[in-house]
Amino acid sequence: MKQALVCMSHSPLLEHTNPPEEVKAAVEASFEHVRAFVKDFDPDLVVNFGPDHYNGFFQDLMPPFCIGFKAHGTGDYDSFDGELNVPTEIAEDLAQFLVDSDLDVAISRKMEVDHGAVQPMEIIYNGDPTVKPMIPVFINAVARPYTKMRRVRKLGTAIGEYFRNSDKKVLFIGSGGLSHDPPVPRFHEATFDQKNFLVEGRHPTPEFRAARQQNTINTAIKFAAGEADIMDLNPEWDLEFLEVCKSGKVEDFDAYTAEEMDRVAGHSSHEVRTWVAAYSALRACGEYEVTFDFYKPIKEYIAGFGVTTAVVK
Ligand SMILES: O=C(O)/C=C/c1cccc(O)c1O
Ligand SMILES: [Fe+2]
Repeated sequence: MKQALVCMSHSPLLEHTNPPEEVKAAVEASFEHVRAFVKDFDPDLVVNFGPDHYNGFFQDLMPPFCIGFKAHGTGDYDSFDGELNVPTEIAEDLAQFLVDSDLDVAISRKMEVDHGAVQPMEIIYNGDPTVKPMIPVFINAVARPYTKMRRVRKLGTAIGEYFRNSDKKVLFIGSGGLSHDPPVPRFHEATFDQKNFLVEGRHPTPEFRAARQQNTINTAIKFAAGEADIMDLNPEWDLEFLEVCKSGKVEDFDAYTAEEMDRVAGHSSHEVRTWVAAYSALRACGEYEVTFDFYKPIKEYIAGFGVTTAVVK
């Protein structure tokens, strides 16, 4: 077995809010399963499809996709803060392959990645995402215009094709989703100050960052109490999405549109684009089997919380 996959929701609230004990235990058991799965697979290399939440990418220059040649963690919500272990030459070669395959990706030699990208690696490797070489692949999930899902699938497919005959064991990670609507500002509905932040907000002061994070924590607490002014989770949408993942028919992802996702699954449901890319990458390596799946709608985490593992058959 040369390729495997982990796709999971992330939430910066894991350490900041308190769901009922049985919910926490179920989530922890799913993490334990993922750790054992990855330990058993023992990848040589990780390709990490991650979103960003205005910690690394802003609307001064927002690419649909970006391959990191070098990257570091921004440390938001106490996530990993430091240089990541990116295999630069492989990342450069991958980017060339993608461009040759008609996929015009951006590249960065100084990519900043936030909790959304590093949290699965932190969970898998007990807090240290540098344990394995990792190529970060950013997928925009916060700013319009959103690329069509078909393009995300094609990006994932091409990345899978690149690694299909590799002598390295590759783990594809997708991080984010499922339905959720945390208080990340949206440009056309934003105040003057928020608009300024969405364009110019890189490297905030510690005070600004703390206030922003506290606002998300407060929103989660209110959401769990039924008092927050954000969209509800949508377990039905989540379970349908998980069915597509399990079916292996990655072309079925193409039917998801940005308008419908915003309307029924919340404005951050676009994070499932990372799953679409990861599942498409795995499918390009062969027919796959989903070997584990977990799902719970968890308001304290503001997340339709899904965790899956898969392997090429
Ligand atoms: O405040 C942010 O930047 C993000 C918050 C959040 C909350 C819950 C689930 C997620 O995927 C998030 O990114
Ligand atoms: Fe997120």
